[in-house]
Amino acid sequence: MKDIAKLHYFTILCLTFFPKLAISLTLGSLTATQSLTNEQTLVSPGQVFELGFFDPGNSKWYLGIWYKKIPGKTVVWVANKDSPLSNSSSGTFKIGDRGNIVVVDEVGTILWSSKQTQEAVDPVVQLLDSGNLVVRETSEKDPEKHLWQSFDYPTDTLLPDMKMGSNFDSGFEWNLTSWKSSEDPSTGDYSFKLDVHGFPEIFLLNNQEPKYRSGPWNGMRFSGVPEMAPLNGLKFSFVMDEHEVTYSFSITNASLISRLIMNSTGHLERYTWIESSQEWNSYWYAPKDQCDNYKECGPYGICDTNASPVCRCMKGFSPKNLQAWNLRDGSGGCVRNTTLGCRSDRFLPLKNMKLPETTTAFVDKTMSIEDCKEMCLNNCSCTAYANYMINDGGIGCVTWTSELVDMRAYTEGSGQDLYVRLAASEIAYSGSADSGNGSDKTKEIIMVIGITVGIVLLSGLTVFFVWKRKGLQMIWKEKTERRKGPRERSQDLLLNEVVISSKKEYSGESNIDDLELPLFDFSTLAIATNDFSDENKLGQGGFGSVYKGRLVEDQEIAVKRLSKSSGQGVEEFKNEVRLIARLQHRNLVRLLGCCIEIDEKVLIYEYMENKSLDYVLFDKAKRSLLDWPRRFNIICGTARGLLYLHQDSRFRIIHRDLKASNILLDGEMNPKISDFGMARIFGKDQTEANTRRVVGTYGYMSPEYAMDGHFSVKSDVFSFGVLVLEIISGKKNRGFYYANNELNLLGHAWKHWRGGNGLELIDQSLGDLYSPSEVMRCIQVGLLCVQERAEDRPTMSSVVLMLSSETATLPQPKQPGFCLGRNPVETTSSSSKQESCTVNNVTVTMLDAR
Ligand SMILES: Nc1ncnc2c1ncn2[C@@H]1O[C@H](COP(=O)(O)OP(=O)(O)OP(=O)(O)O)[C@@H](O)[C@H]1O
Repeated sequence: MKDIAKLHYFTILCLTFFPKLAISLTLGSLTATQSLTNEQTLVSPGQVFELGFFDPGNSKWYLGIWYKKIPGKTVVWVANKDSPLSNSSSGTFKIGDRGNIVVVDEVGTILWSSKQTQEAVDPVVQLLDSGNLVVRETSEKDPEKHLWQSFDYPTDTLLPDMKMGSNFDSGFEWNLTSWKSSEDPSTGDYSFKLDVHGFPEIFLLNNQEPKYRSGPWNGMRFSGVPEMAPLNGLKFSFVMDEHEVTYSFSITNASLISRLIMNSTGHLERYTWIESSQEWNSYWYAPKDQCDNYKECGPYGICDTNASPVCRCMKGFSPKNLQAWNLRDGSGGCVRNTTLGCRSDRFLPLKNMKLPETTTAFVDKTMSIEDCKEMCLNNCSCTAYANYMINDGGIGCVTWTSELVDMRAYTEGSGQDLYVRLAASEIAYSGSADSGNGSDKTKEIIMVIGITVGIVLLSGLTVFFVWKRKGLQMIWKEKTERRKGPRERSQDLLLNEVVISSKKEYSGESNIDDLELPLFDFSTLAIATNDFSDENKLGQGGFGSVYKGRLVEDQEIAVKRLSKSSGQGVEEFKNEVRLIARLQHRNLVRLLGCCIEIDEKVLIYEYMENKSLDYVLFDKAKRSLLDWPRRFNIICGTARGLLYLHQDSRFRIIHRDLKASNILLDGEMNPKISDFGMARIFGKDQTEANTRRVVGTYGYMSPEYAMDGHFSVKSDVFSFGVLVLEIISGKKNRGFYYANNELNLLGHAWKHWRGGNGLELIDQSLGDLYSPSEVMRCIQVGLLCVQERAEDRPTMSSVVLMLSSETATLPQPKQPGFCLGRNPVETTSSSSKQESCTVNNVTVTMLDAR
């Protein structure tokens, strides 16, 4: 009792005379009635970290966290990095009205506040020994539960157990961003960002431009960081599942202090603290040499620091620009010596490699390397394959359908194996794809001997097996099964693509109930949209009306109020929306949440400043905003978005209604596909009940879809082709009639293409300001996509490849589907209407869907 009284007396003394010390005594917590001023700090319970105001040397003040016991204030997190205090005696850190934390200046203006969605009851702020600053409710017993944490808002430093990457459930994206300079913590030019697409890997970016790539995680380390051996006491971890893709590290030896930092000079650096010399030791950094520079040797070029010059073309390729290559500029890369032949191609094994960029690569985590090879061979656009992980002798399969870029060769035992597709003639026959030795004559002789021996052996074996017929049948069966593996697999893939699935398709893949998606109150949305007023209305679509809204936090949103006739159940609707919300790609419009109340179903999207493409492209006054580089960017971005929908390994989506009004444009005119989950959200019944609105849009529908209701990824490809030709010409396919009133846009484009004057198609408003070769390539890709037969149309992965490659020889397109004919009479009824349409002198019957 006596001791407690003493402690109490001591505390009061401290509070009176040493306010800074007094706060420290609260063991790192701050309640709603307390605040922290410039002279005070908050210390974590184990005295590991300290939070307070600091001046980094630019005479401005910031609230930050640093190591308590390490001299020289190594700052690991900054709150108000872009809104500093100008006066050392003016700042206060406290809990705000909604239970969020704020930094205010001397007149009470809020300079920074935590983005906290949920209001807190009796909140408390704690600085943990991990360096994490958290806001919790005092009554909350679970130490893991908090309303806000600084670890969700990293600045330039990754501390142990902090994650970088994306969490698909919470929507958090954790990146490191450099300070402007060592004395200015404001947002700098460099960032270190995990790209979750394809086979995830981390990029170091200068503004938005990649400078360095880690390579994907291969089970032991990043493919491009062979020196990433576990340090005694340090453990790296990479999680890649349906909930998250994240990288983090942890400390297993308590005496070790380590941090990873994206510094202001563009280097990623790992430091460890050396107690004896009292200094930070730079343990690792990147980029460290010429070969770490992103795409140093261009497509199909391999960088090797031990060679001079560092760039070389892989076997079967030659420098694209020999002059530049000889002047030691390898960035143009290499081109194939021999065009690929598809099924006859072979694979060149490359050892000790950093895998090429994997943002568009396809991963199958379980497939064997033999099946992987077979799958790649069966897909003519597949350029290479490799193991997905290198542990346990190699696991799974990764394939590329794009140009192979940013590769480097390491010394023996450091990198991994990569198999690159080459025309058969580039790999001399020797029984194994990598052998390049010996004259062709010798190989021919070996081949003949081999075949002869094979025949003799086979005849002998046949006699034997006739005798043992049963056994033979079994072996034969087993062999075919094994050989069928990848083909069956690709058939499965195809089936997945063709069928917009019922629940069964993905119900086994994840526990949907665990996912969180913000649910909005209908009343909040009514306030945000001014009671769904006409002034706020952005447009009307087949599924309902779209309104512009503004939330109290000033965030602009687009609110789609679905028409009440959706026959779906609430749980079914929620599940669909949750799945759609997990699809994230820079070319898909982001779904922010939904609202389900009584008979209201509402979707909340990010607001896109420039509305939809049709709104700009088909408007005489506005179309000049779309110069050629922007149009090309819209074509390529839309292609990437569609490829993601078609190929995302978790579940595939066929859009079914791709058109200009479903391509939304952000402030910089970047395209984002919208309505991509509508086909899922509205079930089959709804499709039938409302055919005109849901099935598709006349002018964009492929012949097989319009006529037989047959949809597949290739019907989306058709719609994409129409869109490309519309973007180039600035004219709608539907309602386009040339002077003779005979051709639609596809027919018009085809006529000019065949006549050798494809450029006639281009929108006159572009004048001469375009790249003829780029435009011609786009027209050719557009025409390939609208070919009449679905099997002739390319997949979206080939489309992306064709659009990005300046050198690839593109196939010649055949006659488009629906290229001639008059506009069917528009119908307002939902009943189907038959109309005659002529396709290349063959009369077909078409179902008018819209
Ligand atoms: N996120 C958004 N930001 C800004 N404007 C939007 C947004 N979403 C939709 N709009 C605008 O609202 C209009 C209607 O959109 P909606 O997706 O409902 O219909 P649509 O695409 O025109 O037709 P349909 O539903 O038949 O495909 C769009 O054309 C666009 O101009």
